[in-house]
Amino acid sequence: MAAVAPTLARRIARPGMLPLCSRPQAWGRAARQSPGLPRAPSLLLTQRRAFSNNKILVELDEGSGIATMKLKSPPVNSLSLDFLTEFCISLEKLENNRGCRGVIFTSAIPKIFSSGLDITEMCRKSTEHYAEFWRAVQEMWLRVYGSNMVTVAAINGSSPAGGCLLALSCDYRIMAENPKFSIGLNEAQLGIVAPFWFKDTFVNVVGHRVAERSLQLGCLHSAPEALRIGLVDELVPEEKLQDKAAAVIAQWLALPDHARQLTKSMMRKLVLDRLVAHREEDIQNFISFITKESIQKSLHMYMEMLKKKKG
Ligand SMILES: CC/C=C\C/C=C\C/C=C\CCC/C=C/C(=O)SCCNC(=O)CCNC(=O)[C@H](O)C(C)(C)COP(=O)(O)OP(=O)(O)OC[C@H]1O[C@@H](n2cnc3c(N)ncnc32)[C@H](O)[C@@H]1OP(=O)(O)O
Repeated sequence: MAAVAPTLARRIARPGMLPLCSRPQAWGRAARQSPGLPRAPSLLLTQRRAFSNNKILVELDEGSGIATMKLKSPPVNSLSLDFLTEFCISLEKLENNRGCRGVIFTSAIPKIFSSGLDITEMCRKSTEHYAEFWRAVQEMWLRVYGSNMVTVAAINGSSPAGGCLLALSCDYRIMAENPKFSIGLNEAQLGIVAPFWFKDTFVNVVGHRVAERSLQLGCLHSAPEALRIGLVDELVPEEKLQDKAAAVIAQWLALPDHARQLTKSMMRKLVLDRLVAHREEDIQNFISFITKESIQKSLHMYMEMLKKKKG
């Protein structure tokens, strides 16, 4: 994997090299068994394939066609450039594997799903770095939101900002029912602004009014509140999270792939197309925004606040 990563990193860094249309066609992902038919238990027990890179552990159950992508980038699963690159490589592998029909995203770090974009990637870096970083953030969203597979976020910890975006981009969200865990697009609290495609994804999940209020206030919602506003679909005890996620995917996979995939594509196309059409402009917007001295000061103060809270 280490040898592959730099090449793919370069590909991801160039626009249009990994176009969404390079994925198998919606109807091309082979259903490995007829919907609803019971599977032989021996198959369920035996066919597991694991691959991993530094920050993402992937396990594919070839019997059920369900993969689990475990985020493992201590201390807080922040979405750094390296992390995003590895994430996209792993997801691309699964997307290109016709035997994989569903993915669960979860965390291997206790109490944290993902702390969002790595703030240090947005502080005092070169324009070239900002462009590469932002393209990787876009790529993650395009790939998850546009995935042909059934995607479920098993949110086993707090999930602010970019972490929330990852969960919002899935087909279904299940959160551990721990009132200490929070989730939301809290960018406003950092003095920054969630870009239009973060906002659009949020609106598509919770509706305009809830999204507007939550975004303006930079809310981090507790798990019960997230359920109430529709930001997550259900809460379960943490120990049941993975089983529940697999059960949900199995239920979604019981439908014919092509019908589900075309419906998903129809629901998401406008929002996806908007970023694809304005990708370079969006990168330039990000650069002009993030290089403002006032924004750099806000981010610096926020990082200091995190450190003080710790001390
Ligand atoms: C007109 C304009 C229009 C459009 C604008 C154009 C473009 C848009 C521009 C910008 C958009 C940017 C979008 C940004 C999205 C984001 O995701 S920003 C990140 C937001 N994340 C957060 O706010 C989370 C911050 N972290 C926490 O709240 C906590 O750390 C935690 C709840 C996740 C975990 O708490 P603890 O377990 O108590 O751990 P610590 O707080 O002690 O943290 C450990 C360690 O990790 C460092 N850290 C935490 N989060 C991050 C992070 N996101 N990035 C980098 N580093 C992080 C923290 O500082 C600690 O470090 P050390 O002190 O140990 O060195």
